[in-house]
Amino acid sequence: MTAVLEACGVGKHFTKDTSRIVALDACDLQIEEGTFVALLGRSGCGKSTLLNLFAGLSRPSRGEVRYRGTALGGLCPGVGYLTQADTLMPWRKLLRNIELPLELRGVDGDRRRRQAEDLIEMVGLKGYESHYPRELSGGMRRRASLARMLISDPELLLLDEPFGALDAQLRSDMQVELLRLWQGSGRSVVFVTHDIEEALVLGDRVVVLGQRGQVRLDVPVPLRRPRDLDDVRVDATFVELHRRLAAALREGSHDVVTAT
Ligand SMILES: Nc1ncnc2c1ncn2[C@@H]1O[C@H](COP(=O)(O)OP(=O)(O)OP(=O)(O)O)[C@@H](O)[C@H]1O
Repeated sequence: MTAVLEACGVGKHFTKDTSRIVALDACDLQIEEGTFVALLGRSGCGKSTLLNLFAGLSRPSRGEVRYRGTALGGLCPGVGYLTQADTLMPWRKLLRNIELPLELRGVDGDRRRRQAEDLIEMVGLKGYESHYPRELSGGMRRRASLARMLISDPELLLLDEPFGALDAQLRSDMQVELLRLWQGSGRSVVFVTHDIEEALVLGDRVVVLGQRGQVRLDVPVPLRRPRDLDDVRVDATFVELHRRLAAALREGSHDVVTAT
């Protein structure tokens, strides 16, 4: 299978005052075209740093990120990136925030409004079109950001804990919607989560990163779709994978982190 994105021996360090922080060290990871890869890892292990590199928002200090086999020199083409930070424009109402990417491309008003309204409905925000971001809850803003990202119809989705702030029911609804958008679309998804069950419900593959982005475990998820959490929770394969992923996460937290 063709890799749409690859981290090849990627290192990334930051300088803060006089210290050097190593966020990633010799990270190797391939994202195959059309697959849904769930990325798990303890806080601070470098997941967001890796997504920033995949998106082309920052450059590796060592190694390279490849897009379709070629070193990425700028922004990654066709990418939709949902960062952890809230990037909605505070002065634009919800509908106008979601329309923005199409407005920037010069899409006519009626067409972009129709698409924005469909996505607003999809993320469960119908009725809030004229609210400003400050008038929405954290979870609603997150869903609005997801809708704004999807309106560009990206071929590659980088999602950094997109559903972390949602209640259990909404989270499950959004997971179903995301899978509906993804399945059969040919899109590739890299989905960062702290939740093992979420990773197993969504992923074709689950990757556990240890400290500094070292891959600790990389396993395919051979569970048939659709996967209803209540049903798969008792599946022996799910239970065994859950156990292995939890162990890899625990192991990852024991890695020694030292600045070099
Ligand atoms: N711009 C920066 N300047 C300095 N250090 C940074 C910067 N960005 C990230 N780091 C450091 O790099 C390491 C990895 O951070 P990163 O945000 O990638 O972790 P993460 O796995 O996404 O964490 P979380 O799950 O908590 O979001 C951390 O030690 C963090 O403090």
